[in-house]
Amino acid sequence: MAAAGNQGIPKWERKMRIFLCVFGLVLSVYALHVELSRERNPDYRAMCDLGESVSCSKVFTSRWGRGFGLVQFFVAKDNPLNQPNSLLGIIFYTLQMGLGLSLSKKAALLLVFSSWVSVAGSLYLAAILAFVLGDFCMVCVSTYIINFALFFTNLKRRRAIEGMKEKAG
Ligand SMILES: C/C(=C\C[C@@]12O[C@]1(C)C(=O)c1ccccc1C2=O)CCC[C@H](C)CCC[C@H](C)CCCC(C)C
Repeated sequence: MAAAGNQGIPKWERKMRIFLCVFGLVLSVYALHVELSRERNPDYRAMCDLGESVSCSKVFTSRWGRGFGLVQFFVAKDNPLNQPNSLLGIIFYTLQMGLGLSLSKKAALLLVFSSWVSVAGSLYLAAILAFVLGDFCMVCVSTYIINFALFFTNLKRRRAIEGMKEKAG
């Protein structure tokens, strides 16, 4: 295939995916770091705390910062199942990176599916951020943009793979 690079994955897609996943991982690790630091020390000021209503650590340590604020309806607040959202983010971007290396149809389907979940999660968190917390969190908004971009990358990948299989079959 002429346009295909290494392993048949178009070069732009490899680059785009690596860029988005690394960026998402850095933001998630940073969010986790801020959340844990703030929980340990209430006086901690993060780089992304620019003002009263532009404060990321306020958002991360809110009740919606763990298990999307939903897990605590089912288990105790300090249950090990109630993990920070940013930890889920780390798992998600690692998964997107890992599955992105595979060209199988199953992997493509899983990528699109998990991406759907992340877009839904982003819309939910964005609504909480805007309407409940009334805060502007740059780290959060950046992850929403990354999740949308990854979603379109995954949709395009699935179409490309289906096209390939049709020609081959
Ligand atoms: C840093 C990050 C999101 C930022 C943030 O979540 C933070 C930290 C938070 O505390 C918060 C509080 C209140 C309002 C908004 C927010 C957020 O904005 C990363 C998540 C990315 C994405 C939303 C995760 C989606 C993961 C999927 C649920 C996984 C599905 C995969 C499975 C099918 C395997």
